[in-house]
Amino acid sequence: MNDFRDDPQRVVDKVSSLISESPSTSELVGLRFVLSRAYSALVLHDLALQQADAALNTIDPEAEPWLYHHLALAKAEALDGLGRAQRAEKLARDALVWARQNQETEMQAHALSTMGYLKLTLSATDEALSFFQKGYSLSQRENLRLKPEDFAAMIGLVHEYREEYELAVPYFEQAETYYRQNNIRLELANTLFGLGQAYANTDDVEEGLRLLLESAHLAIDINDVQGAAYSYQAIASALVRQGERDAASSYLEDALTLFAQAKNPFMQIGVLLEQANIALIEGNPATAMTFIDKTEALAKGDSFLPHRIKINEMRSRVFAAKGEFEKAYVLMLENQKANQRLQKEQNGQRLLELKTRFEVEQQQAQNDLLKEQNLRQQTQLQNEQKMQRYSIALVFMLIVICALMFWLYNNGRQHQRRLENLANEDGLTRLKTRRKTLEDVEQQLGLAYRHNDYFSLAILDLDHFKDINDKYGHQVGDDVLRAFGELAVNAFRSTDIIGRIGGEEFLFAFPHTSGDDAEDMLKQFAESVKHIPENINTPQLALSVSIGLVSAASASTSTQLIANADAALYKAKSSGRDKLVVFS
Ligand SMILES: Nc1nc2c(ncn2[C@@H]2O[C@H](COP(=O)(O)OP(=O)(O)OP(=O)(O)O)[C@@H](O)[C@H]2O)c(=O)[nH]1
Repeated sequence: MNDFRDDPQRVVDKVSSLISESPSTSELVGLRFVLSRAYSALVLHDLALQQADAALNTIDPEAEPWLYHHLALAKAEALDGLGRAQRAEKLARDALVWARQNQETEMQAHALSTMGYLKLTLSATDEALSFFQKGYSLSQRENLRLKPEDFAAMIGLVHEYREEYELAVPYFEQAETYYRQNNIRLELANTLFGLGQAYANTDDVEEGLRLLLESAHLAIDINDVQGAAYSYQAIASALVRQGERDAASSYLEDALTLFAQAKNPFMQIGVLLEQANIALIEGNPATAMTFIDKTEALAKGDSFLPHRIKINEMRSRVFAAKGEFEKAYVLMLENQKANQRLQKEQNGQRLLELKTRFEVEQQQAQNDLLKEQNLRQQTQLQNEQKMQRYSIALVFMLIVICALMFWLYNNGRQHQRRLENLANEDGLTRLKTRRKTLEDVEQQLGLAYRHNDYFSLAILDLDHFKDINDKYGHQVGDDVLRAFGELAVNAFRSTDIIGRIGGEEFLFAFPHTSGDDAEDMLKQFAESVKHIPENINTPQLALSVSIGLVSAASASTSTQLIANADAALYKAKSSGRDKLVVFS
């Protein structure tokens, strides 16, 4: 890429041969871009423009903005060289805005340099300096193809344009060192030219001429015809100042030929004015006028306004030298007006530039704000989503924990109930166990005593149960006991206490029940017991029950009450069984 800044002619030859080998469309665009820039470096701007336009015609700016703006910059450079800087400015500014918005620093640096050169062509040196200085800072921050030394050379050029030669020297020297070290010959030749001119315009004319000659030789080496022409022109100016006008004239003639060859009207005008100046100094106003007349054909178009002012200035001087003072005066007045117009135009342009810059910066600020808002909203959304996810997870976890706790609780309760049942319920008859029966009796009896209420208690024992077992088998014995339990549960109230306290021995307790009522109920129950054998399909079996009944009033404790019931039972058994005896 740096080749065209070293030996652009070689690049032209190489790229031209590549183009002749019919490359693909996309390759061709790239080749044309390089070729355009190489032509620009050789100051062959019309050829540079042709290549840039040819490439631009084949691409879609919307689809390939990066490529489009690069090519637009190449075109802007070519237009600048052709004196159409104002047209070029829009292309370069668009590229700069796009590059900034898309953080394309390489293109940004290129656009800054192009904008600077355009401003310099338009004599807006403040703006030119500002663009180059921005480029300088950018290239210091980023590692780009255009180095700070390149921008130093550009800044030197602005100072030189303003005739601030001493300010220009350190910038050119910075660039010179870099170009020598890296052997970038075209740029070295250009920089030596600038440096030489700076010296030639200060006290050290000898050093200036030496540097300008080195620049010219270097330019010839790399076929940079115009570069050599610039050097010749500068050498001539220095020689004129030293009074060596003959030597100067021959350098100017060479320079003019080379600039004409390169179709560079600006420089042709400059050389012709220089030649006119020499003729004037030598007292040949007629010769001077012929040089000036030659410039008229060249200075056509808006971009030549500053040059036309210079031409008229010279023409006015020639009129004065010829003694035609009136003509000289009128021309001077016209020139002053033209100069004012130019100043006004430049001020207008500056205003426009400031306005555009303000708008671009405002847009940029707005974009940044929108970006920030977007980012904030996104973060907020993400946080909300995260919170939502956490909440869902938390609720889910709580549900799981609750379900687990409920299951554990339920399971525990069931387990407890099972244990309680095991402890409180007799497995065979489903009646209360001995422990539970005595416990309930104790409790209910307590209440009865406290409230002075009825409470009856009976102990029941199946008669000759051993015989049943022995005769019909243990299984039938079990069936009898089971049927007895079922019968008892169905016969009495749920508030009555019905328990099995021994193998075939039962305790029934009846709260709020008098002894007489209990006696009636039990007798009826004893009759029902006799039907159990039929219900368990063993009708031949004779089943009866002996009962000892007591009322709460017969004792003051449960133990005593049960003992009394037992005593009554004993009586029932011993008096022949199948009896109910009330303790008395
Ligand atoms: N099938 C069965 N027999 C039981 C169960 N519990 C106790 N027995 C039996 O019941 C019988 C009780 O006999 P005993 O105490 O002599 O009294 P009995 O034969 O009823 O005689 P009396 O009470 O004097 O009428 C014993 O043979 C025990 O083995 C049981 O759960 N199932």
